[in-house]
Amino acid sequence: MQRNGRSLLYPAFLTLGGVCLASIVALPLGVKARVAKGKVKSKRGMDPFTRFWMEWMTEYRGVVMVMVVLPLSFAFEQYFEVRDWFYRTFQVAPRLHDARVRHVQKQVRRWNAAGLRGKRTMCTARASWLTMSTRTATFKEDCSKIECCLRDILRVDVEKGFVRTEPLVDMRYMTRTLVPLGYQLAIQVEMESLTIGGLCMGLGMETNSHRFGLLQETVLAFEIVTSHGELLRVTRESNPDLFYALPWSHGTLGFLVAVELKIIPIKPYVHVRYLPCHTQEELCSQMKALSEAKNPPEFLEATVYSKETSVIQVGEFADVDSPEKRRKVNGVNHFWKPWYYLHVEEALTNKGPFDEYIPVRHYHHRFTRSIFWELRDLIPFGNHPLYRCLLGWLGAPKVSFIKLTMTPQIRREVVYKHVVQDIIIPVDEMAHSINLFHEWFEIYPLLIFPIAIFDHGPAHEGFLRNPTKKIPGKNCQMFFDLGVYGVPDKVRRKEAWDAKARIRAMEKYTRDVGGYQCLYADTFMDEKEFRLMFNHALYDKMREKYDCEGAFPSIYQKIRPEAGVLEDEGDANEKTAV
Ligand SMILES: NC(=O)C1=CN([C@@H]2O[C@H](COP(=O)(O)OP(=O)(O)OC[C@H]3O[C@@H](n4cnc5c(N)ncnc54)[C@H](OP(=O)(O)O)[C@@H]3O)[C@@H](O)[C@H]2O)C=CC1
Ligand SMILES: C=C(/C=C/[C@@H](C)[C@H]1CC[C@H]2C3=CC=C4C[C@@H](O)CC[C@]4(C)[C@H]3CC[C@]12C)C(C)C
Repeated sequence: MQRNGRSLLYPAFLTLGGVCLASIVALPLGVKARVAKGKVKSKRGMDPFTRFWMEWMTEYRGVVMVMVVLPLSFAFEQYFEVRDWFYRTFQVAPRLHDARVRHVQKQVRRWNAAGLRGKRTMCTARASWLTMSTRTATFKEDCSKIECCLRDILRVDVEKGFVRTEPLVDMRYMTRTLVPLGYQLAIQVEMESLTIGGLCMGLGMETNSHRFGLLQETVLAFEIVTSHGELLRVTRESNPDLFYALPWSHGTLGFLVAVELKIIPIKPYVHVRYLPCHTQEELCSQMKALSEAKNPPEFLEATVYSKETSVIQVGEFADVDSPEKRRKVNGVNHFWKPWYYLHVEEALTNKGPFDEYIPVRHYHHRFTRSIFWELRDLIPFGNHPLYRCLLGWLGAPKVSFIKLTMTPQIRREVVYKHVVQDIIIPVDEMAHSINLFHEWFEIYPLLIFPIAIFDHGPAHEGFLRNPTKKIPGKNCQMFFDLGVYGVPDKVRRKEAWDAKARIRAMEKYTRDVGGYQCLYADTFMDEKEFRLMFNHALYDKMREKYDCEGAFPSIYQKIRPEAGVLEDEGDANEKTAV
């Protein structure tokens, strides 16, 4: 395994792994000893052992991150590298697929036979901590959990330009399989742990969405198991109503067991040009012009470093066929390299605009090592050259393990002292929204990339409404994703900051401009507001037609504010003190 030059460091890993494992075992023993000595008193319900452990995990988050989360993430990734290689090389999955689907059908039929319709709804058995949502999915506790153990690629058809895949395949497995063949998903999403099922049943977007739209536009067929256990193949032609209702439905119309997605040919590198902008006007006019152009670039995004300054990144597929180009090759994901968003920021210094050739798989997963810019708060020394050289080879902590080791207090801090949100709004709102985000959050960088929202005609208007201001000569309107991740400056300065008021203001603004909140994030909307933001007409029709009421929760029931966490800050603080 030669990935990012890690192979040489395996002996070092084994030593460090041993030390970490010993610590993981020793720490709880230490806690036990403390409890035995009577140093930790029991308070309201939580036993002293758990309480101390929770407090420790909260207090020493950085240590937990490096000693526990990192080794676990590394081990997990190595296991799946081997497992996926085996299944890919020996073509095991296609032979197992039908049996896996029958297993899903059998569970659903058993649920029907047990008379649970209307009494206990169904959801996937995927544990909440494994998912890429910031939520804790407490609704799952009251559901019958259906195991959908389908995690392989079934067929890559380069002639017809599609891949047929099971839903638990993640983006890492996808690029591992397709890139060596000279292909990628038309919308190849960045984060390695995102799954095809989550992206198809939720939303998927990337820095070429100004060309292809959201991932849902690149789906050729869904294969789903209905609430009665029936297997359906759903295409634009065979069943357009259900086809257009499935994206964003979050598994509330059926279980996805396979999907066919469009793939596109690629070149080995992405030639990226970094264009610094020193005014907002520069950024907004260039992003609009580039994204709406007749021949737009392959990839387009911007990283905003302050109210006025940003760097636009324009990418095109390329070959590296000259010494001059070879000198400009940059494998941005090598563990010794600085975090990508800091590298991009260099365009704002004296260095000025620059360009380079990034190997295509490095480009696709360019934000993995720093989890966009979230890692600066989780491992503040993570970009230090010494850390990168000594421990960088362990890779990034996986969001799943960050969630697994999150105590209730940290979860509340993530909601009330931290922001993770993405909204999709019309491109003309770019300057206004940056100013509003500055007023509400004051968190930088911000992430921006354009997204074409397509018109599917009045009969097939899905969860996103058909656009009203189409680009002349095109069947779409240009929107953009605005992402904000991190700790607001006011919180850093220890000033009062009202999370709920700010997020609710953001949600209202998004509704008012005809935009959408990304539903992986926490929302404070009530059901009425949610139904105003998203078009439920086709979805409601399909819920009725496929007998989903009483069989699956509604989307809102899955994404609504969690009881016990997303309530008033006063209550939350009260709870924190318990
Ligand atoms: N660039 C991007 O596009 C990004 C997207 N995201 C978000 O992350 C989410 C994906 O995260 P991920 O952890 O992969 O997915 P999740 O496991 O969080 O799944 C998301 C939703 O899809 C449903 N779902 C998943 N698989 C199936 C299936 N086989 N059958 C029926 N329903 C299914 C889940 O249902 P259930 O609740 O029953 O488990 C859940 O409601 C996306 O929805 C997207 O919004 C996040 C970051 C970046
Ligand atoms: C939508 C995009 C990217 C989003 C990511 C930056 C976020 C998606 C899921 C987020 C997280 C989930 C859970 C977490 C646990 C917390 O304890 C800390 C925060 C976090 C790691 C959080 C961080 C941001 C995400 C990874 C782009 C591609 C449009």
